[in-house]
Amino acid sequence: MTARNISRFWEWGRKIICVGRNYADHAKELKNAIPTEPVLFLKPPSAYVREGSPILVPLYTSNLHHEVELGVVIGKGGTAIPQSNAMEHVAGYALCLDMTARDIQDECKSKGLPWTLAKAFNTSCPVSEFIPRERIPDPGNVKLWLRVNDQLRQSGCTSQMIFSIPYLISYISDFITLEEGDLILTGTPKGVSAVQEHDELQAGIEDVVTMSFRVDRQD
Ligand SMILES: O=C(O)/C=C/C(=O)CC(=O)C(=O)O
Ligand SMILES: [Mg+2]
Repeated sequence: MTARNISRFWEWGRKIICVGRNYADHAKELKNAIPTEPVLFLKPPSAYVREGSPILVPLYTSNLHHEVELGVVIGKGGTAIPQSNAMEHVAGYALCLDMTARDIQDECKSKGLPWTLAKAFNTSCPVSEFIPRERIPDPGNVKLWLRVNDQLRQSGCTSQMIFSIPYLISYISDFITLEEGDLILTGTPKGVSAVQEHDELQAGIEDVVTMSFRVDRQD
């Protein structure tokens, strides 16, 4: 058996843990209260999609949104990880999109139902190449951007996050054991908006990585 390589973490079949409402400007644009503790939800590993393959619009949505986010790749698992050691558990990072069927999410919210179909469908988690931790010495201060058909829609900085990466790792690991190869999506800044079939999405972490995805309708 060949050894698994963390730089292909998306092939490992591990959890994707997402943090919501972690930027005040995004919480406000969706008319949500500023959270006092992290809001968590999950995506399955089948949500991953890589450059070269399209983001597929599920047949049941007419309002698919992009959310650009910094992803944290876990290199060492743990439970109840103290904040002071949290960064020792990070192998690296990835630029990620948390694709969201906003109309379905709104419907689920109004009925008090979980967001699974809004957030966890196939291709709902486009990811960049793996970024080793040394390439981002201060993950609490990186600039993220996203363009649709060359128009800037999102531009933010991880310094605006309400809950820091060490806090999130510690908080999550109190409830959900973190494993090597897990990915944490740390939330999106403001500017989320709808995408359509044939749109071209480009996103980046300033001075570190860029990625592009085409949007297609599901057959
Ligand atoms: O509560 C809502 O209306 C929407 C929440 C989200 O989609 C949260 C995120 O995924 C995020 O903030 O990144
Ligand atoms: Mg999100």
